[in-house]
Amino acid sequence: MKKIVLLGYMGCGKSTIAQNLSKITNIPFLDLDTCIEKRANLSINEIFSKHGEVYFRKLEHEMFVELLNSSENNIIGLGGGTPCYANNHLLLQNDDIVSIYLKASIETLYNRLAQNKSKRPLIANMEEDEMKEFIAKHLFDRSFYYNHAQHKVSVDGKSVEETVEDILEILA
Ligand SMILES: Nc1ncnc2c1ncn2[C@@H]1O[C@H](COP(=O)(O)OP(=O)(O)O)[C@@H](O)[C@H]1O
Ligand SMILES: O=C(O)C1=C[C@@H](OP(=O)(O)O)[C@@H](O)[C@H](O)C1
Ligand SMILES: [Mg+2]
Repeated sequence: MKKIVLLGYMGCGKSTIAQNLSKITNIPFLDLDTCIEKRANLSINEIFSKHGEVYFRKLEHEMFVELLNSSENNIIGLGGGTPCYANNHLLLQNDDIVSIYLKASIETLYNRLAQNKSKRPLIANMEEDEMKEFIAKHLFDRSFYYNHAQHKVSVDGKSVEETVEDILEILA
């Protein structure tokens, strides 16, 4: 069985969907951010504030490679920036994984992130109107990397269950 890798912008639902997909398939789930936090013994916010983003991206790359190289079967929820640094996007095309881009519109992302930004250092201190513009530009810049995924699932207007169903169809 291949590892299943979920990617996409902050708030698209990688962590939520990975967890729910794991319950249905009984395939264990790993969240890359949680693995990094455990390894560093610091929260994502603390890693950014104490060591900076460049250091975080180094840990993120190392952890991503380590998870891909492990022999265990699992569902891996990436961080929103994972595919966009250290040539991680090229790893999304490996034959021994299934990579899925959870594609969300600016509107969906904004609505979710506006209520949920404190643990996301890139947007934690932004005012709401600044955040909408930031998401629009950032998503545009990052789409090139996200589009290296082998599959794409649109999540707009879908419940968690409906998105999980779409992923199960890809895996069937
Ligand atoms: N249909 C949905 N699918 C996924 N997440 C949803 C949905 N509706 C609301 N949410 C909420 O949006 C947020 C998505 O955050 P999260 O799963 O952490 O995304 P990511 O890991 O991609 O940043 C969660 O708070 C989740 O409860
Ligand atoms: O988009 C990004 O660069 C980031 C996304 C976050 O993960 P989520 O996408 O799960 O919020 C986390 O890795 C870190 O805050 C940086
Ligand atoms: Mg997440």
